[in-house]
Amino acid sequence: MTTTRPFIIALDLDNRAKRLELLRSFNSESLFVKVGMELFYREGLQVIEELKQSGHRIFLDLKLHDIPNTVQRTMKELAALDVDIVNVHAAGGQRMMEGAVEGLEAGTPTGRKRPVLIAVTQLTSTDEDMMQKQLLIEKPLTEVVQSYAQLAKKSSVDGVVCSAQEVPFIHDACGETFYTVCPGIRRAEDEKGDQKRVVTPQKARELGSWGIVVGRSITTADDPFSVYKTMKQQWEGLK
Ligand SMILES: O=C(O)c1cc(=O)[nH]c(=O)n1[C@@H]1O[C@H](COP(=O)(O)O)[C@@H](O)[C@H]1O
Repeated sequence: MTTTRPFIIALDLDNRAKRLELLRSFNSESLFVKVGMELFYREGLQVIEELKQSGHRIFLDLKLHDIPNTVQRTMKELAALDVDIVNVHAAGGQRMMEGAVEGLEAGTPTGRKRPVLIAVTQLTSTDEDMMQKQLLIEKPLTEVVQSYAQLAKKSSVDGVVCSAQEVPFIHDACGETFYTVCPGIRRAEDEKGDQKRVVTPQKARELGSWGIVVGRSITTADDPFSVYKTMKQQWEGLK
């Protein structure tokens, strides 16, 4: 992937008109956007085509988590869409992640680079208490995230989705070139909502995150473009 340290905007909006209005407010700037389940299930393949034609790069966030055969075959289909990043849940295990890589490689048309594949470790809406009491995982959260990252690397996956809080531990275990894409990004004054492991753009950069994902801080703002510009400058260390 040619993009260095992307700032990814999650297009989580509940109708097409709002999505178009948001994108219009960015004044034709070329963006890196995330198409999540809400948008993809509403607008389908057409939205991928539209966003590509407008020159945006795309993280297609469908978080595949199924038996290895199904994930492999589905990734083969997604590889044909010409998106930049796709993802799976690391909890699907090594064979499922290997299958995802194989499917992507098989489905990428000749002459095109295959999409980057990243694996979700523990959702940023999870904290250690929830992990222990609800998911019955007894180990410290950082250790679990680090171990999922190692499994993803062993499965030839390109990187992980994690909180920026865990990035140094992932670099220790998997090296600095292993991609870390970090949601749960908020400015100090923002509402956390359902996010538990929250980090500011500046801190995410200091911790060495490769990319960040920002949704509601921008999508619910009165002036989304101005919030985007400020947060992007903070992420780039300019503010
Ligand atoms: O895979 C993701 O993108 C993801 C993983 C994760 O652990 N946490 C997480 O918040 N996300 C996504 O990142 C976005 C964060 O949105 P906000 O909390 O509104 O900034 C949402 O679209 C989530 O689906």
